Amino acid sequence: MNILVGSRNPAKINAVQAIFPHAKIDGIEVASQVSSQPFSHEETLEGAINRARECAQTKKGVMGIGLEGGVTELSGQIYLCNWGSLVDEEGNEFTAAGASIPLPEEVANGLVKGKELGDIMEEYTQQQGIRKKEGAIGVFTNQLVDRQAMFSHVVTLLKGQYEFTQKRMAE
Ligand SMILES: O=P(O)(O)OP(=O)(O)OP(=O)(O)OC[C@H]1O[C@@H](n2cnc3c(O)ncnc32)[C@H](O)[C@@H]1O
Repeated sequence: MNILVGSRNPAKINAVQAIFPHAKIDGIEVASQVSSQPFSHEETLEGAINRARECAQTKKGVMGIGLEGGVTELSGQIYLCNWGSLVDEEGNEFTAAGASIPLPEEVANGLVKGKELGDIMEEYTQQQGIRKKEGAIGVFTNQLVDRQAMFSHVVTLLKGQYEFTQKRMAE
């Protein structure tokens, strides 16, 4: 099985490798075609789908996976939101959402002012490249769920739906 992941972010590529251990996996740069800081479930989902579609269209016989991180406003708070999309070799599309937790007010304030979460988290933690490592979800869950683990769950949900469809078609 050949899988193209629409990102070079190791947190995303390693999540796919963990769930598809026997697949040949490559990460490629694609256009999410949404803003660099998606600000709703819809926009984050759209980014994931666009990434997966572009990957699947790059080569025949490959599966495309897109993973997108964003934020969304809910009941007066800003939440992390995460989405994934899988487009299989036949063009069937699957989607799944990831974990969502509220962000502290000081982080949310920066987002409302138009800053990107990745930049805010670097300032907040005084560390570089947080989005490629534990991510905001790792920081604010005391490292119990890091970005790779969170995206691994999304990829598991995608793989499960794909396998269910394959099984049904074989019956
Ligand atoms: O290289 P790509 O695949 O684009 O990975 P990314 O982390 O930069 O991009 P995403 O599209 O997943 O996320 C959109 C923005 O939100 C930021 N972001 C999302 N989730 C995050 C997290 O858990 N921790 C830190 N930054 C996050 C990220 O840095 C981007 O600015």
